Amino acid sequence: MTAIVVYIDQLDASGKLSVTATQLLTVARGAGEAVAVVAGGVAPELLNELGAYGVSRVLHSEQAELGQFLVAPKADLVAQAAAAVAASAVLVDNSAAGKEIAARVGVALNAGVITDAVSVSYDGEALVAHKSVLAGSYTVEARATSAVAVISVKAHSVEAAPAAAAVIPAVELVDVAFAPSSLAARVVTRTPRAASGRPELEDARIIVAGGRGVDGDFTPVEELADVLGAAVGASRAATDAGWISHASQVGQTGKKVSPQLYISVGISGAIQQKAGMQTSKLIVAVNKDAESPIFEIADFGIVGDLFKVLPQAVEEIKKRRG
Ligand SMILES: Cc1cc2nc3c(=O)[nH]c(=O)nc-3n(C[C@H](O)[C@H](O)[C@H](O)COP(=O)(O)OP(=O)(O)OC[C@H]3O[C@@H](n4cnc5c(N)ncnc54)[C@H](O)[C@@H]3O)c2cc1C
Repeated sequence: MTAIVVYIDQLDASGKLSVTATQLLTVARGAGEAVAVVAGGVAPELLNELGAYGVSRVLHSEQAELGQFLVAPKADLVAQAAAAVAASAVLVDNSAAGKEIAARVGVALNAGVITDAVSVSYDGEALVAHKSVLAGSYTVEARATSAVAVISVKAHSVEAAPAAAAVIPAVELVDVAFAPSSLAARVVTRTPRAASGRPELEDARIIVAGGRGVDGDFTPVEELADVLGAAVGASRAATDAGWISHASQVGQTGKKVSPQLYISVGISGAIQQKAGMQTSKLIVAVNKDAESPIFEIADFGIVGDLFKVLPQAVEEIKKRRG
């Protein structure tokens, strides 16, 4: 059975798998032998979780360089681990770091690299990546023609499902030979972002996003997000105005997300915004202009003033939850 490597970052030693990692492991297990490559330690809880998702081998390294430099040393680890298990595919998350790792691993292994996959299927021979391209106008299927495929996959590509029977993974320590160029840019200081208590945009099952229509006041958007346990996103008009951090921007030059539910609030639906959210499973739009282009892609639309609609939604959700 061919080995499918899934990269997992544990440098923060959280000891938990991210939602996206559980989804990637589910894909890997369906197409071959799931092998986890972990940057950092493998705590007993993590090993149990990996075993529950059917991972048979865990290759990891705790070498200090992995945390002291930018992304390149992690790519060295993934490339060398993938070569050691003769992997036919490497799966990484679709974050900026994940995509950089994908590119570097692709170069190291002479592998075809496919980024921004919305989902991944297995055709009996190889992994097939499904992508939304040209600002969401087309959906394409892509398959690497090289011996190894490297695919970065958006969150919610599949429903994460534990294996029918848990296994006890074999743990192997990798002694990574770092390329000199990988150690060229050292991290000198880290400032942790203040925790919002909300899920990360890329991991969230529900996103409530606000645009210029919020007119500087994200309170209604945040209140709706909090009753739904959702992440808060934004259009570029809102981030450029400084109403919310650029890390919240969704779109062509922001994050590309595919949540189960995307609630678009006071956003017109420009092509560059759609490029980042059009693959959401269900889109609900709130906009006071019935002619707004966002309604062309919305599954449900509410024509109205967000400052009236959102508080009513929050009140109703709270009432129904008792
Ligand atoms: C190269 C390039 C890259 C870009 N990348 C991105 C990107 O990554 N992400 C992105 O989002 N944009 C991006 N843009 C910008 C994009 O073209 C749009 O300008 C932007 O998305 C508009 O944001 P908006 O919909 O919030 O604002 P607007 O287009 O001004 O729309 C505001 C909407 O709010 C509605 N509204 C106003 N008041 C209310 C109210 N009280 N209640 C309900 N609705 C209300 C209005 O009817 C309107 O539809 C990019 C542009 C370029 C050129």
